[in-house]
Amino acid sequence: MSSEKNKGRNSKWRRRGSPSVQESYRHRGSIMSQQHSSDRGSQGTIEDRFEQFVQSQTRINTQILEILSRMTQQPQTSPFPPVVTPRELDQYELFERFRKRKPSEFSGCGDPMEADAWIIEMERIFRMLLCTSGQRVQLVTYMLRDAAEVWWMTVRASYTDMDDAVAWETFKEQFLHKFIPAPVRSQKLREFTELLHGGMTVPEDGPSSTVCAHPNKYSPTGYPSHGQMSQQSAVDNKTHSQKYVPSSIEKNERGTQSKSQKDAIKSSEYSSICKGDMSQENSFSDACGSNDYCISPMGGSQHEEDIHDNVMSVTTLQPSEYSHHIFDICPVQKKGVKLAPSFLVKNRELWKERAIGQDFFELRPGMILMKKYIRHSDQVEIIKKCRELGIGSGGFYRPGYSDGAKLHLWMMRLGRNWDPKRKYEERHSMDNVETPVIPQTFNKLVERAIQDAHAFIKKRSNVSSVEAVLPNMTPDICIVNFYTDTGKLGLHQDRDESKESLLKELPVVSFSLGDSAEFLYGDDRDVDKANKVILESGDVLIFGGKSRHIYHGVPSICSKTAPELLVNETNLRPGRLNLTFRQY
Ligand SMILES: O=C(O)CCC(=O)C(=O)O
Ligand SMILES: [Fe+2]
Repeated sequence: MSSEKNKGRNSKWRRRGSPSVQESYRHRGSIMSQQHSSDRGSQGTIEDRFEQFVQSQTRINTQILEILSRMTQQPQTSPFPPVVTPRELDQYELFERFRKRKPSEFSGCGDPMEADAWIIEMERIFRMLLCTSGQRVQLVTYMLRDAAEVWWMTVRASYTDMDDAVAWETFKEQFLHKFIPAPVRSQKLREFTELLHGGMTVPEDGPSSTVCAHPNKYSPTGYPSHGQMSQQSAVDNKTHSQKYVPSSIEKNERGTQSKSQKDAIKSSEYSSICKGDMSQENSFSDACGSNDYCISPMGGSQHEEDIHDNVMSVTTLQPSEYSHHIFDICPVQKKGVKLAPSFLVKNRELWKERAIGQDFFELRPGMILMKKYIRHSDQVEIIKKCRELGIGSGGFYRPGYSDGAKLHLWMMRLGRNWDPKRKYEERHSMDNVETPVIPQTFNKLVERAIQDAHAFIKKRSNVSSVEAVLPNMTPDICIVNFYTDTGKLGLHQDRDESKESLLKELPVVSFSLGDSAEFLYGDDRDVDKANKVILESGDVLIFGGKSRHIYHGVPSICSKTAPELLVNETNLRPGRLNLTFRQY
């Protein structure tokens, strides 16, 4: 029967499990034949017509199926892949998709190598999202918290005019440079160099399966991550702009750790004071020895809260002053909302500052105290600038001595590096971090302060040469100290500048900001014989000429004495900021 033939022909179009077209018509036919079962006399004719009908329908269906088949087969036979235009996601949609992948937050307050891992995680998410380089930056910065958020606030402005194409790469580079401190890089470098010297090599064209625990794992961040090290960086020590880095070692090929590896791992155990572990940092010794900066004469060991309060992130990679801290002198307020001071309060405070006036005092020959000399707006600018530089690389740290004793203050060097052990040098010797330059505006203020001091000396004593009393100087070094409530500094002389500078008795110019401090000065290191003045926010103290070699120090900070307006505008943390300018 032709219906049987059709059944065979159609079977190739039939999808498994679904009835053939003909089968369905047959079924329909049986219903129809039931419907017409009463019309027995004309059954043959009806059946013939039905058969014709079925055949014509089957032909039509076959043709339709053939057309459909050709249509569905076309993409496979076409030499060109189908063009898919992805729909551009709007910002909200993009963010939702990003969030659905549960990206981790990053606080910058833990193991530095978390920064590397975090960037890897973010890039893994981006492989699934269709977004531009600029959008990547927007998305990831939403996940920054604490120190990392603070850092982003300071660098964010530089992204506004940035070419979208480079935003992500720039972000990555800056981020990793910030959160993988130079000492960690140096440490990784040392580990790697040791391993190279230990006879292990990395082939030029990539990672070696003999030296890599994870032979296929490249760091997209360009930083050596947990157990990764840049081969190139081992050679030229220019680590952070490098892009693809072969993995290095946690275990050697036999799966055991060599001594140097064990040491390296041991020394990379970071303790985070954020999390309350102060074991490494807490080794304060008040033994004075010959250290000029030693705290001992004014006694006391630093309170634990003092450290606690001020550390945002600490690594104790080395028990040295180069351990990386992020110390923010103006931390972002989290709790509560601080109301801006009313105009009245503002004017009253500004008026008060002006009313106190610029009172100058000659404390000794060549030692001039200029009360409230720095204007409020300049104080704000200085604090903001110090804050910005202070959270960057080469920013605030806790200086200390080889025996582990630490100064009771946070320090940052501008222009030239200085530390209690190594004295002056061009750069931070351990980590190759460039010392920030002294901002121009600071130097201008110093210049003006010396001129005004000269005018004051002239008017007061009518000397023929003011410079003989107080020599002029052009600062190329600025030591920035931040004292918390419990901060202090022992009696000392500033005598590490060049012989020439010391011989010429070029002055030290000191700016005080924030809380007031007791300041002692005298001819020797005897606290009882020393004179005392209170240095307040905005005061400038100059000591040069015959006073250049005085012993001086800060026995205590007067808490809650900072001008309210200044704290309001800068969010300066409780404590005192001091800048001393010198010419090397
Ligand atoms: O904080 C001060 O007023 C003095 C700082 C000081 O003497 C120094 O940094 O050498
Ligand atoms: Fe000093």
